[in-house]
Amino acid sequence: MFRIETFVLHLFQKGVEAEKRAISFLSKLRNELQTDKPVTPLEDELPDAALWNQYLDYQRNLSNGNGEPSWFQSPWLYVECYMYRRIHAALAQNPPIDNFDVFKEGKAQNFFESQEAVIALCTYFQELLKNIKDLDEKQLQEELFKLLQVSLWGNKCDLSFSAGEDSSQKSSPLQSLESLIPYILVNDTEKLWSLLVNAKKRNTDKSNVRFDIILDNAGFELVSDLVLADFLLSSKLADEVHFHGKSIPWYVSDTTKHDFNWTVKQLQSANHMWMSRCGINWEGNLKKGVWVYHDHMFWTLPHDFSSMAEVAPDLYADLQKSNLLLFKGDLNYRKLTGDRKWEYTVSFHQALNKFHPAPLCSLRTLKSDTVVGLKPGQGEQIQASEPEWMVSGKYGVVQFDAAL
Ligand SMILES: O=P(O)(O)OC[C@@]1(O)O[C@H](CO)[C@@H](O)[C@@H]1O
Ligand SMILES: [Mn+2]
Repeated sequence: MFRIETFVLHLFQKGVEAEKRAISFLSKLRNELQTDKPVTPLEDELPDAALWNQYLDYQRNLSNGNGEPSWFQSPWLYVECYMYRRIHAALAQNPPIDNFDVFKEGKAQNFFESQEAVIALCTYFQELLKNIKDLDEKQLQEELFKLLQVSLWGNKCDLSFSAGEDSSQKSSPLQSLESLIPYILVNDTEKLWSLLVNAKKRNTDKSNVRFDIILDNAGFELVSDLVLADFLLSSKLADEVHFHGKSIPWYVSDTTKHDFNWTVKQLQSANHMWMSRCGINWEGNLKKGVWVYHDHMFWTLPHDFSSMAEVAPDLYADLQKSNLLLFKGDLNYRKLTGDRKWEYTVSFHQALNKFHPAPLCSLRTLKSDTVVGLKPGQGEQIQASEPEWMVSGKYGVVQFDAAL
């Protein structure tokens, strides 16, 4: 006879066994990492495993007989991505916890702790929407610049950088913009504006103007990106916005489909008029198909973006349909520039190493030691007084590349 108690007990036991297996997998991973063991091929059957193993072979060839790729010897970008992929495997192979996101709680907490900043931003934005039709070009441009900066500085709220500690947005995101302008080392916002205005003029009765955001962190940063996306549609600078998130939990705070939908729902059901107005509009945009969410496994592979055309031609072809690609965050910047130790004055275009599906722009606060496109002496001057300038998250870039 079927008894619900027996069924629940069975499920509970299955869950406990799966947890034990996942914990033992994670302890093994920690031990390999701490003792600089060689990087091993992935043994799971997830769809990207073969690509990871090919990439390991590529790293082996690079090391040219100088030992196996290992945790302390191999490029940081590679082993860090590999670590997140192994954490994923620990859970994904163990039903019933195979869909569990170990970082979910931290992301939710970051969102709730940024509540006041979210309210301030949504309120500002809903006020702006009231008379957006009456704004002239100059005023629209000013508003775009503000929201781009909010989205840029929103990138400070990153949980892998703060090692899981609180990194929420506490102060009002709009008030401090003016005082932060000197910290934008490369500011190509004017170029973005020209591109958007010209795209709109050229496309008046032809195809849609499409804007893509390659998302980074959930929490306040995601809300700032959604507000920017809403502004682009509401101002008619764009007709559709495509978002690209991660298909597995990644770098602690990166946005997955679940985080994306959860965030829209949270705003919708918030006990604050302007927050919920935003959430309702955003849900409507998704339903109408003027906002589209995508994920692709390429974003959670270790490859530089310069190999996208070869490794993920379908994604590359999709990005080619865009009028402008906005890459959020530090990890995307590292992958755009191949995470090399470039001279600061090398051009962004050169560092992209032929990656150019469409005009693109990076909005990123500096949290790792790669930066290009600076003026001669600019980096050295900051370095002299602030040795931590490249990794503190205090500086940012709005860096654009249009050349084909
Ligand atoms: O891409 P994001 O969210 O802006 O930054 C992610 C990041 O903080 O994680 C790594 C540290 O773990 C850094 O290299 C990198 O800057
Ligand atoms: Mn991130």
